[in-house]
Amino acid sequence: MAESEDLSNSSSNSSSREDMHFFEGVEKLLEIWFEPNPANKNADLRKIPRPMWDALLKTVRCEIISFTRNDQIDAYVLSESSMFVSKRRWILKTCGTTTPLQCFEPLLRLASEIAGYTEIEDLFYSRKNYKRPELQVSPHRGFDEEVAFLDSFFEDGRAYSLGAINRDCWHLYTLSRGGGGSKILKRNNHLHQLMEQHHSEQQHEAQLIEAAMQPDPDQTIEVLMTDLDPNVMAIFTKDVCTTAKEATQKSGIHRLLPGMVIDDYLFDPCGYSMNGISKNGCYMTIHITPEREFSYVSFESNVASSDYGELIKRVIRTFQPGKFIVTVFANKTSIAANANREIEHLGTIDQWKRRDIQYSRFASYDLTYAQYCKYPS
Ligand SMILES: C[S@+](CC[C@H](N)C(=O)[O-])C[C@H]1O[C@@H](n2cnc3c(N)ncnc32)[C@H](O)[C@@H]1O
Repeated sequence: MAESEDLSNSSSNSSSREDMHFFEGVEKLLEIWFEPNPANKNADLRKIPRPMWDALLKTVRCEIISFTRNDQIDAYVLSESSMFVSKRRWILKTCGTTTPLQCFEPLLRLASEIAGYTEIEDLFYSRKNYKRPELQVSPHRGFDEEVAFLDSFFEDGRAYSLGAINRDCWHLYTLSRGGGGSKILKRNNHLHQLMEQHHSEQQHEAQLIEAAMQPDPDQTIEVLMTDLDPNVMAIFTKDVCTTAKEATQKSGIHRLLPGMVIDDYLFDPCGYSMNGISKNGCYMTIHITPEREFSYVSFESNVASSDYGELIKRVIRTFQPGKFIVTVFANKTSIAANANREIEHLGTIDQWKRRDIQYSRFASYDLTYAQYCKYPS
């Protein structure tokens, strides 16, 4: 599958492109939920010690640069984006030419041997189309390759591409089977044995518990923005701000979701990352590549809302993108369960006009995808 940004307005050719400074802001987002382990009530991903995360992230080609935590969630700012670790949910979001799928096998090993989890309940791997896919390394050189890699672990993973696949689009690989755990394929023999070892005796008990329980409410919103206002992007450079805190305040990021404890980082000479966490286990994360030729900002949060329109408005008024994609995942017990209808009514938001909208129903989540452009552009 061919994959690149719409270059119809660009005058660049391949030789001048090679000389150009470039950073791929677009992140790869991997979210894994482990199934509660009835035989080990103390199972917890936060038992995995820091040196093991450091080693795991080496395989991804990034490192931890800052850390904050509360009773619910450990939040790491990385040299290339963020990692969030909760009791049974693990989120890794990395940009540049990182290789998050390379840490999949070591992660499952740590989850089993240290944290006490033997089954994956659900998995989501997603990303926007890269601006320069030819710079990525295996297994991230295209969505086909990423899907083939994940398919070597799962017999029932499903891959989707939403939006205009010759322009701005968004790829997703998910299990989303509505519980029951995942079958790690036998061809990953060692891993298969490890995950299956404790499985059969726990399976029956887990099924009984599952039947009696409704899922906890869960939702995730992402706003992925490109072609941003250079005056806003200037805030995220050392020319304009000397500290990350100054950039957070000046831009208004601290007002997007009040009440979050913020851990922010300003790169030299430019670039910005932040994690915000709240006591109830909610998180937000923002990453900014301000360079004019390839500006990119991502906003993500699992905060629950029945009015994401207001939040989207605050985000796009803050960053002033030329174009953006919104994705909302919500399960049936979430107050955001009607997000698809809400976003359907948002044909225009201020000067942004919707160009695409798609709605997908999965076993455990509903997903809404929409893409907007500023007009007149
Ligand atoms: C890690 S940050 C934010 C990444 C995020 N995915 C995004 O673009 O929204 C990337 C920005 O920081 C800049 N930067 C400066 N030093 C960096 C470093 N050591 N590692 C990664 N990015 C750095 C890059 O040029 C880019 O503008």
